[in-house]
Amino acid sequence: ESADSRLLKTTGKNMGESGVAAMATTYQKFDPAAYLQYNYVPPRADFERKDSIVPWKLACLHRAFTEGDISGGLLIDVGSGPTLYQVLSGCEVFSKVLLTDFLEVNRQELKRWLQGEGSSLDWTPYIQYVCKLEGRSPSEWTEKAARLREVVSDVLPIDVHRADCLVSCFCLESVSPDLDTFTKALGHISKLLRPGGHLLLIGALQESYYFGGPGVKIPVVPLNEAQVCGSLQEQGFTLIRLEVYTLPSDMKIGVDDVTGCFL
Ligand SMILES: C[S@@+](CC[C@H](N)C(=O)[O-])C[C@H]1O[C@@H](n2cnc3c(N)ncnc32)[C@H](O)[C@@H]1O
Ligand SMILES: O=[N+]([O-])c1ccc2c(c1)CN[C@@H](CO)C2
Repeated sequence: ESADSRLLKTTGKNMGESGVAAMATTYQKFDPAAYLQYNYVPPRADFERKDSIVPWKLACLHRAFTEGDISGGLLIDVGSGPTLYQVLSGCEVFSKVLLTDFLEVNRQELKRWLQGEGSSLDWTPYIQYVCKLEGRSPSEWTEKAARLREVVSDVLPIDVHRADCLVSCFCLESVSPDLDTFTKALGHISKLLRPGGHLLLIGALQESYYFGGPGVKIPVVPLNEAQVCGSLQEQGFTLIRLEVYTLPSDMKIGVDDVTGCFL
């Protein structure tokens, strides 16, 4: 190989590694409470609005965990952040759930809720909404909360650039500096799945940044549907279903430049 191509390859490799290291540094400023206020209160989490993105996500996750043959022993959520919504349906069909995140501040936020010590966001409306999706009375939210606390056996540290997992929401594209690194992270996840296992992936479309706290601007690799499908195919995944949500203009509230999301 010519020196130039070696240089290019080395540069390319170092760029990926230094980009990942830069992301890790940026994440040290991540503010869970602010992040929850940016993304998990109205208008993005308005349970009275049919076009609000959070109810859309909960309905997609409900369908995925009830209409398919997705159930079993262990469900792992990758890059949970300070949020629980992503396992509210899965907790009914898996006997063990692991939540994971890169940051101690996020893991502490989750543990506080799990231990009944309150949290920065009241998850009750979320639990009540998923109860309704399941045909249950919203007043059964306490039973569902108890189920979730029962099956979540741990909240563990994770780094997708060196680990594997099963369910992930808004993580891979938010922690990868470029498409190649996103695709590699997807490959790490694929190693954990048994043959025929399922990956539920929620992600942002055409997003280049989001705020993880006041002034904490975090770069995101902008992805379109074709790139997501191409990366999944490249890592050996078979696409079962792709659902896409396009944000109404009043959901664009300045905390990011996301235009839509996929599941
Ligand atoms: C945009 S937040 C997504 C949070 C949550 N899953 C949601 O749906 O809102 C991205 C998360 O990825 C985590 N993260 C950052 N670097 C990571 C890495 N290398 N491996 C795994 N997770 C990482 C951050 O701590 C943060 O909680
Ligand atoms: O509207 N939402 O429900 C919502 C929730 C979380 C996030 C977004 C949108 C868009 N930005 C990502 C970070 O890449 C985080």
